[in-house]
Amino acid sequence: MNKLIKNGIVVTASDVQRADVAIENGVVTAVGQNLPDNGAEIVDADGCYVFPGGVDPHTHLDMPFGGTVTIDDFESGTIGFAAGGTTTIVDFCMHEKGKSLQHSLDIWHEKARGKAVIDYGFHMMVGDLRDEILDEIPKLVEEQGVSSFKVFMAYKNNLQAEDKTLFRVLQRAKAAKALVQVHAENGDVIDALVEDALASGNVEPVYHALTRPPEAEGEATARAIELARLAGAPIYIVHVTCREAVEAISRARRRGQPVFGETCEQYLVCDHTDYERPGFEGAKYVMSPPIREKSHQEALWNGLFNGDLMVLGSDQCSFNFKGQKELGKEDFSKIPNGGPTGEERMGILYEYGVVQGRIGLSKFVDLTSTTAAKLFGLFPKKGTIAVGSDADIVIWDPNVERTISAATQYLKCDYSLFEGFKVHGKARDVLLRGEYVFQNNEFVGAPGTGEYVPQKPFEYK
Ligand SMILES: NC(=O)NCCC(=O)O
Ligand SMILES: [Zn+2]
Ligand SMILES: [Zn+2]
Repeated sequence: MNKLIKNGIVVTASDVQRADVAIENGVVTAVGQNLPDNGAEIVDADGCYVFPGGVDPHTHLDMPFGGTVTIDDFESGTIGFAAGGTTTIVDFCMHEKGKSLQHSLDIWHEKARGKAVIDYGFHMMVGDLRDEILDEIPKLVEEQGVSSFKVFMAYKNNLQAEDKTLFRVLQRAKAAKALVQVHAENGDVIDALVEDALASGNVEPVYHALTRPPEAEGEATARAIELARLAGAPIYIVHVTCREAVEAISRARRRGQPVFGETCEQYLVCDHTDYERPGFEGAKYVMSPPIREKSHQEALWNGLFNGDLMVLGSDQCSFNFKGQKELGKEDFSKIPNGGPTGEERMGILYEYGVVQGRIGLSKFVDLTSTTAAKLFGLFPKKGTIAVGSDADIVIWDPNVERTISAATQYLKCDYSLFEGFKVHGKARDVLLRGEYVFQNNEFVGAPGTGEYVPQKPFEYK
């Protein structure tokens, strides 16, 4: 049914204004003052912000990793994302080495179809260098709506690619109008440090962080940027966690190189002491790169503020504490990497960014929605509230005070990284193409209503 959102404050990456939003057939048809209702259902947003639905460009749902599979799939995961205000994700399709990219893409479509409650696109991870694989890159851009390709510089003997692979992917992606994303950590150095730790009998979760130092991230970030410069290609650095990596990105951007940085909310608010929690609790925070010493947070906030970091992704990649994280009870290197972060991506940035005065409302929207939509070929269908855009809209109640807890989250994962955090603000209503997914804080969506959104070729203006 057509809707008219009234009395709210509409926030986009460029404006904050008191306005009504008219929705017909799933798209925004007008934004302005005192719009006529024309028989539409009135949605009262009095006292609330009206944000474009969040776009999370870094998610891993139903992903095999570390000898197990993420506990959240496209159903529970996307319900969790929607609860937090995200209406579009771009999930990483993991290339199975030895098979075609198309083969893996077909599997990822199968995982999502009939399950997702919000819209989704796919990035493609490239795992090997065969000519047939590289030849698929332009085909995926032109025919399959995949215009972002991920290369891992870490996870030795598993996902890690050689520099040559990264360089070739950069060359081919550039020609095909695609964007290359890198997980930038020096996997060889980390492998040596892990060997040393285990040989000394250091098996506790904290050694995950101690064997993946910030220098290993800074070095790989700078190397990836140089390889992109050599290839004349743009590059996107996923999940930046430390001062060294921000500085490498900043240097490149100052000399005019198209380098785009992403961080994730957990790196802004969690710190190294989380690994020192009693017993095996530190395993909950095992992800790569690891959570850093608190002193790195300032560099991340500065990067978000000044534009060196342009996107907030979640890197949602959840494994239960019981039974899954416990796989590494005797050896930290066997703890599956990742955490349940997708549901609170916007909530954490709203509290620690907007409420605590580090960023303004338009910047919040830019970081959680607009720039990701632009970089990954979804804008202006996604990422804004404008005439012709999909009516993916969040009515955000800033007056709510709440305590984050696994007991109340929608994700299936059995813990929250942010347990006990007290925050302001909550997505009250979440609309996907004009239909409620959440209404008055209740899930009212249905699995399968989320649709695949093909990316346009990469272009950044
Ligand atoms: N981040 C993490 O630990 N797990 C997900 C895979 C990745 O993004 O590296
Ligand atoms: Zn990664
Ligand atoms: Zn990731």
